[in-house]
Amino acid sequence: MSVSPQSDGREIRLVPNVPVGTKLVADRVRDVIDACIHTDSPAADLEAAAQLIEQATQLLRKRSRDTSLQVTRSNGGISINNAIEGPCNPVAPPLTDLAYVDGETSGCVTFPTAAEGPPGRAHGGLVAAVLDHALGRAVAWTVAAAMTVSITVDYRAATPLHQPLCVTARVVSVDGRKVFAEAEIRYDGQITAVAKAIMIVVAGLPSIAPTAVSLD
Ligand SMILES: CCCCCCCCCCCCCCCC(=O)SCCNC(=O)CCNC(=O)[C@H](O)C(C)(C)COP(=O)(O)OP(=O)(O)OC[C@H]1O[C@@H](n2cnc3c(N)ncnc32)[C@H](O)[C@@H]1OP(=O)(O)O
Repeated sequence: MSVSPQSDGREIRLVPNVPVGTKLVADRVRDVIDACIHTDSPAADLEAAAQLIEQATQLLRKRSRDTSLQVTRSNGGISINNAIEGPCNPVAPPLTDLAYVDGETSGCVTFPTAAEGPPGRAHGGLVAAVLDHALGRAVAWTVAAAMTVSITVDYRAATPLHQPLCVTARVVSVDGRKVFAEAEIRYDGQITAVAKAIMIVVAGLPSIAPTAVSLD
C-alpha cells in the first residue's frame, strides 16, 4: 500500500505537559553539562563544583523510581524521559515542537556542545538518532508503533551546533508489517542529512496513532 504524505488531513501538535520542577532540574543539568565541557577552572573550583553536584545528586536520589524510561510519565505517548525528545532527560537534545500535518511529521532541534562530532558540527550518530526518532513518530502517527530494522543516512553537509534545525519525516509505503519511511534534517532551509528506514510494526508496543490508517 502506498501512502500519500498529503492525503489524510489530520493534524497533531504536541503541547508539552511536563512537571515544572522535573524540567527545571533537567534544564539546569543541561547547563552543568555545557559548563563541564567548557570550563577552564582551577582544580580547587573543580573540586568544589564536584562536591556541589554530588550534593544535588544525593538530594535527587532521596526518592527515585527504578523503571524503564518508556513507562514513566508520558507526553504525547512518549516518555518525558525519552532519549531524543524527552524534555526531562538532560541528555536528550531534545527534539521539540513535534507535529503531524497532512502526513508530514516535523520537529525542531538545536544540538548543544555536548553533541559535537567534527569541530563545530553535530556528531553523525546523533544526527542519525534524531532522524530515526522522527521516522518513528511519523510511522506511529501514520500507521502504527513500529521498530527500526534498517536505517541509512546520507550526510550531505555540515549539521551545525547551536543553530535551530528542522526535521521532517513521512511514510512512503507500507508492505504488510514493513513500513518504508524517509526523513531529512535542515539548517537554514538547506538539507544537511537524509535518512531512509524500514520499520516493522510490532504488536504490543504502546499505540500513539488512534486514527492511523489500517494495514493491507
Ligand atoms: C520503539 C518503541 C516504540 C514506542 C511506542 C511508539 C512510539 C513511536 C515514536 C517513538 C519513536 C522512536 C523510534 C525509535 C525506533 C527505534 O530505535 S527501535 C530500536 C532499534 N530497533 C530494534 O531494536 C529492532 C530489533 N529487531 C527486532 O527486535 C526484530 O527484528 C523485530 C523488529 C521485532 C521484528 O522481528 P519479527 O517480528 O520476528 O519480524 P521478521 O519476520 O524477522 O521481519 C518482518 C519482516 O521485516 C523484514 N526485515 C527484517 N529486518 C529487515 C531488514 N534489516 N531489512 C529489510 N527487511 C527486514 C523481514 O524480511 C520480514 O519481511 P516479510 O517476510 O514480512 O516480507
